[in-house]
Amino acid sequence: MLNHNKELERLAAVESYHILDTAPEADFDQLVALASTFFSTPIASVTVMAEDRLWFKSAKGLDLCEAPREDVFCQLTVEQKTRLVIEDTLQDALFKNNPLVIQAPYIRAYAGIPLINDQGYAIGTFCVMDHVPRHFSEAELTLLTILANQAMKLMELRREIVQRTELSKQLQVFYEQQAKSQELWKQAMDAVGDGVWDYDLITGHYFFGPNWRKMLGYQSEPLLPQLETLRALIHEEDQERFTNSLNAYLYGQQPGYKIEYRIRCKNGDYKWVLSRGMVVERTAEDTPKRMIGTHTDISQSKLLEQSIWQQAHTDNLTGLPNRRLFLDRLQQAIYSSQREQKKFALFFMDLDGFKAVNDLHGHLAGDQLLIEIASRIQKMSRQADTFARFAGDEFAILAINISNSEDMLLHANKILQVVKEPIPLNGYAASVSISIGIAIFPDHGCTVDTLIRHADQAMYEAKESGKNTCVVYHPHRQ
Ligand SMILES: Nc1nc2c(ncn2[C@@H]2O[C@H](COP(=O)(O)OP(=O)(O)OP(=O)(O)O)[C@@H](O)[C@H]2O)c(=O)[nH]1
Repeated sequence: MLNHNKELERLAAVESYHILDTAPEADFDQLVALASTFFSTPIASVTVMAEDRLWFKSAKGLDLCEAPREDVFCQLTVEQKTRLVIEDTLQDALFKNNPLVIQAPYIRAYAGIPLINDQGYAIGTFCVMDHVPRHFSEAELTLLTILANQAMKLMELRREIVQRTELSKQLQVFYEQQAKSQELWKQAMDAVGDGVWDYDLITGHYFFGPNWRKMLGYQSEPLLPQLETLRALIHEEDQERFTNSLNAYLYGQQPGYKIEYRIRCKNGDYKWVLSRGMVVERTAEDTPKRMIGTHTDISQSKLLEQSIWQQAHTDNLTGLPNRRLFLDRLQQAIYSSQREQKKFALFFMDLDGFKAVNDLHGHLAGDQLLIEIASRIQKMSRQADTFARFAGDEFAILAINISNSEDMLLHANKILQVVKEPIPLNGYAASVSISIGIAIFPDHGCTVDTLIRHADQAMYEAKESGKNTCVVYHPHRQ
């Protein structure tokens, strides 16, 4: 009697081959035919022992496709897990009254080899049977064992193929579901107005969704679906940032992909977009294979942001950078000039006699004069420098990367000249001048406060020495 638990494990092993009740297969039939021919037996079979029956995967000389488990030779072969040889069943006490012996198919001789798998479970048998008694030589039984091993290998191979087919079916279903959910996701995103993109990193193919095209005006434009197409539309100043951010995400240096940049629309304007995305597929080597994401139009909020920034950092009257922005740039100049061991100059300037213009021509005329002076000095300033209105009639210049203070004096003298030029106001020609104090970094200070204080002191010295002049700060003189 088989141990119940062991039998359950054996049945699970049988089940894992997915072979019961399957159609005949030529590989098994050929093995059985070979055995029958070689041993000259009318009956040969590959038998699988299920829970309640013996099922023939291949059988020659039997009209049955299965038989009850009880009282069958193969059951004993499986149970004892060794070969079973009965040369004359009528002489065998155990089998002489067996139904298969005393009635059809009248078995008189039997030789069966158990089919034992790698885990040691006996799945079934490979056997030959005869209607007459016969002797099986050791050589014959060795050959029968070889054929049984081949039958077992066929079953293993078959199981592997079945498992692979099942796996590939599951994968197919998985990919179909994934494609479906991504399609739904794209449609949902499109519905809320975001421009959807889908990037295949292997082929470089880049999908632009209908809303993406609508957002940027490319509905009827035959855009090449490539990453390069997008890259070419990104604002020149944003391209490096875009590439760096994408690579940082793809190479795992950044947990998410989220970046703002400008994209050129069909009409030539640029739109600010917020680009967000994620890797949705990876290769077997775990490298990113596919990314999907959205572009959200953030132009309006960018405009608002810019206007808030503008208001906070520029002077309303002249449009110049204001004191706050100037001090910020001054601090940045200190950091970078320290790093690069370079000099810069701070000009502190205050108009002379401006109060009289206000008093004589009125505050509005005074405003006009401030605008005109600002414009004249602005025209003379280098692009890299910062010219700011500091307060009232005070202005400042941050001149970076300078070689010596003499050059600065030359520049200051030119400012004195342009400021002195008469300014037409309400039919009058107003005349003012300017006093300039200069402090050089790092010679006259290395902090914002010290530099401002020293430039201011130099400017007061210029005022005291008669105005309309420029003084470079000198520590011993102050
Ligand atoms: N029109 C106008 N005047 C301003 C503005 N801000 C400040 N002021 C005036 O600018 C003048 C600055 O004063 P001061 O620097 O003492 O006048 P100043 O005549 O140039 O004196 P000195 O520097 O000694 O030559 C004051 O009369 C302020 O009211 C402005 O935005 N518009």
